[in-house]
Amino acid sequence: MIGAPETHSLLLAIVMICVVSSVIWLCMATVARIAPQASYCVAAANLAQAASIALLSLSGRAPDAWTQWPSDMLGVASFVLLHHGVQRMTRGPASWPLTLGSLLIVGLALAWLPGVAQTALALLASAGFALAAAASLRSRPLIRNDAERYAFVLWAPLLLTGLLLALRGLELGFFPGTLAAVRGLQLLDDSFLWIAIVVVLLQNTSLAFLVLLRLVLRIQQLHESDVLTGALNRRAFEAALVRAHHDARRNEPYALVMLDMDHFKRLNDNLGHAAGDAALRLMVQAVSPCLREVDRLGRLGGEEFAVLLPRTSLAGAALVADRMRTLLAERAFAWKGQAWPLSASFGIAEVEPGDANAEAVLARADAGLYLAKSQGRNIVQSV
Ligand SMILES: Nc1nc2c(ncn2[C@@H]2O[C@H](COP(=O)(O)OP(=O)(O)OP(=O)(O)O)[C@@H](O)[C@H]2O)c(=O)[nH]1
Repeated sequence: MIGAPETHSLLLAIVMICVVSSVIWLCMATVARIAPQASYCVAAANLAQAASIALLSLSGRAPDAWTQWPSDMLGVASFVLLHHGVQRMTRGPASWPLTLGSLLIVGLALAWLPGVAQTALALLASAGFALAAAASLRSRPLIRNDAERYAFVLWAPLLLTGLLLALRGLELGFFPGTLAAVRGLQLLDDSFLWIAIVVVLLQNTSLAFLVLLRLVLRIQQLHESDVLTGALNRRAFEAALVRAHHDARRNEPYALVMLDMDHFKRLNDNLGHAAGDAALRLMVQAVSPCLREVDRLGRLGGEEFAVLLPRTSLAGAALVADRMRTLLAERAFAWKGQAWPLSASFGIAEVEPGDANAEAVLARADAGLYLAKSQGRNIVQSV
């Protein structure tokens, strides 16, 4: 009961946790400038939650119009803000229609279920589930490749939050005995408040984890990529190659493509170094659409690049390389109004049973590239 001292303490604890969390997220946004837009959203979500709970605690002492309804609306607003925050964190496009649509659909679905109360609180609880579930699913794409195993740690708390809220909504809907209490103070029983504390803490820790993960992935990306072109740098490419060679022993073959821009020195000498840099960037852009998610493009140095194609044969590598060659040759490049034709030569190789290490495969692809250069350039060759 609201009158019980423990209930008051629990309510106060939830409000305090929300307010402190909000201040921390605001500091993240303003002082540390970490994911500012997302952090502002989560700060606002916490404030809305604090205000919602604070208003709910005034139930019975003021008219419903001043407490229950604003409280419900602030609760819904906090979930919308939370969902939007996760969207910003995962750099997904802000999809208000999706957010509001999920609110509406679940609310209506709940209203249609037999015996389910059409109360704002049931809507709030189910909307919370829809939004928390949607937020948890949206956060998954952030975790890719090596980080895949951490995905569960991230989205499970959000999903749990949603499930707890959904249970609350269903309980209210399917057990009409509790409905009399929906708009009354009995709603605030201590077990519900303890769950609310856990939920608020889970929400904030999982979102903090999401931000941390985003930072780590960004640092990792900076550490592994070539500043000019965005391809993998030599160290990261070689590491991926060593892993692929290791996997080849488990019957997972791979192929390599080496590519080198033709007459690049001439381009540099005629149009300048900045034009050369732009041409390198354009080459990476031009060939990237040929690659799958699992393929790795790396810059070995200068104008020389290599592509690692897991689970690919020599014939497959020849197809990919020829497509890259065609796409690059078709791309128009101009610098300060002067057009300049771009092309590249390609060497390909696949791993063979006798290859002691990845360098042996790389050396064969390099020999193919040398052959392509000596045979007139703008072609694909293997040895
Ligand atoms: N703009 C620019 N030029 C670079 C970069 N790294 C290397 N180079 C230049 O790339 C050129 C490489 O020239 P070469 O190795 O002679 O090759 P090429 O002129 O492309 O001749 P082929 O490969 O035989 O067709 C040199 O002029 C380097 O200065 C870079 O990051 N940016």
